[in-house]
Amino acid sequence: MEEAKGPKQKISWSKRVLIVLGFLFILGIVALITVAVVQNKHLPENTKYGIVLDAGSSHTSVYVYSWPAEKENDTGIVQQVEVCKVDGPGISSYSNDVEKAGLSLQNCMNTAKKVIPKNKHKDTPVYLGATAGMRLLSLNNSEIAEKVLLSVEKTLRLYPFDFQSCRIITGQEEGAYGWISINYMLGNFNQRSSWMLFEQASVTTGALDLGGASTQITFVPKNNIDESPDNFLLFRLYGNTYNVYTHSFLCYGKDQALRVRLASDIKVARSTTLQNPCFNVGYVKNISADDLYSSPCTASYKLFLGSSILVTGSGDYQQCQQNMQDMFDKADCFYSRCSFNGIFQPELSGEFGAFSAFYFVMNFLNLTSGSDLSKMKETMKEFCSTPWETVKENFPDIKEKYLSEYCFSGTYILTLLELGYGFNSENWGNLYFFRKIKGSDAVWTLGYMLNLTNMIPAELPLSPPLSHASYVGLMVLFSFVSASVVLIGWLYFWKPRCLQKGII
Ligand SMILES: Nc1ccn([C@@H]2O[C@H](COP(=O)(O)OP(=O)(O)OP(=O)(O)O)[C@@H](O)[C@H]2O)c(=O)n1
Ligand SMILES: [Ca+2]
Repeated sequence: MEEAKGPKQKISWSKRVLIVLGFLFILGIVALITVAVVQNKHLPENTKYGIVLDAGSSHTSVYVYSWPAEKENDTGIVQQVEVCKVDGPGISSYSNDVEKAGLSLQNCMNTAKKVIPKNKHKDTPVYLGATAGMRLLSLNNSEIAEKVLLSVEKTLRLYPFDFQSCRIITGQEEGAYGWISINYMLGNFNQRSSWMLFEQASVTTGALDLGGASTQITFVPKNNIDESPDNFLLFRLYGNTYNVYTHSFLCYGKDQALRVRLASDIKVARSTTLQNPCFNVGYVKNISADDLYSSPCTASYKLFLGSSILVTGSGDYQQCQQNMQDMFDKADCFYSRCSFNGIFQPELSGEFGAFSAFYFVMNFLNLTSGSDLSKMKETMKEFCSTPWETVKENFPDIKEKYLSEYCFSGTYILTLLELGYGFNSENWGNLYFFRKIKGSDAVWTLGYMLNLTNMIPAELPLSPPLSHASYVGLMVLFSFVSASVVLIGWLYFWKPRCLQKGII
């Protein structure tokens, strides 16, 4: 039996168009999402590299930095990927055999060659900055200093990198680049400067660097000061203006300070045997007078040339500190305030990061965190009065050269900070001793490279570009929102109207 057929239902032309359009729309959305998801591949990051050699008075370190090329002007993106400590002394110690200064760098430069991918070698800039050891050599004999620099330049040019420069940096540069380095690493330049109409520089951390031959203090003072313009540098970084105070004290690094101390004591004692309260009891050391007076820091004390001087420790921290006070002349100051030796210094302000030898010594004394001034004094008293034999037994793994000098060094740091710069029990808590920040060493080299490669813009970029992932995410989200709006519109607005008019 044949089933009775009803009248054939005719689909109106407008309904057909709407179905086709709806189908195409859904297809379009699916295609968009597919493309967005499938294409969400990370572009291979274009990494750049840079090498800076810190040719210090006591040793040279080679730092390798890297950063993604696309984010060159962001803050905090340059990372230290390698540090190589050069064997042997600083380059200034090769004045009698200048060729060896260059040769000494080879091992670490080979390490840099291994760390940096081969295809990046020729685009990797190399800078060498020499600090106080070379400043002193240059004062003693500028021709030899020049020869040492030529020797290291010759070696650096043998490598496949992009050699840029090799020079002695000034004490001001050393201070300022140290300050830029630590504030960059701490992310202090990230903060926006302007709040409504008032422009306010973001808060920065002061920098205290103690080397073997010089020491630097750098910070942004509370008020604008028009005294001693030579001590100020004006920086415009990421849209902020910083009026930075900096001073470098040549001969106040801890090795030269010890030489000055000994030379001065010998002059008073007028003897080739010296009892020194800054060494532990039982410690005995022979030093050559010629070597002691070879530095411009001690040249004016010359005595007993050709002889050997016998130093024995008496381990008395208070006596040691008393003796050192004459290295910090607080009497003559022609400014409203001074640190010492007639050098202007504004009132200390904000937090300070103390690194390099400040850290080495304070770390040994277990005083890097949560310590106060009175605890430091107690620790020094106890450590200095410990007999040398006991010190050696207690710290068998520490190099004798370092170990023997910690009583002097700790006392010197205490005196420099308290008597020299004016830290006291109230603001001691603002002092932080550190070696590294977020994996990179606290050292002036990073700031030096950032400056020479123009990586710190004066103004903040107007709008930071979206990352690839955010771009794709936003596209998908936008597609969903558009699709939902059209669907809701169709269901609640057009469809009832069409039904009403009999279009569908
Ligand atoms: N573990 C360590 C390493 C180094 N030192 C001492 O720290 C001083 C060197 O500090 P550094 O910052 O490396 O000085 P340089 O950069 O070589 O000197 P400058 O900056 O003055 O040129 C030296 O007295 C060295 O004996 C230390 O006491 N303990
Ligand atoms: Ca240094």
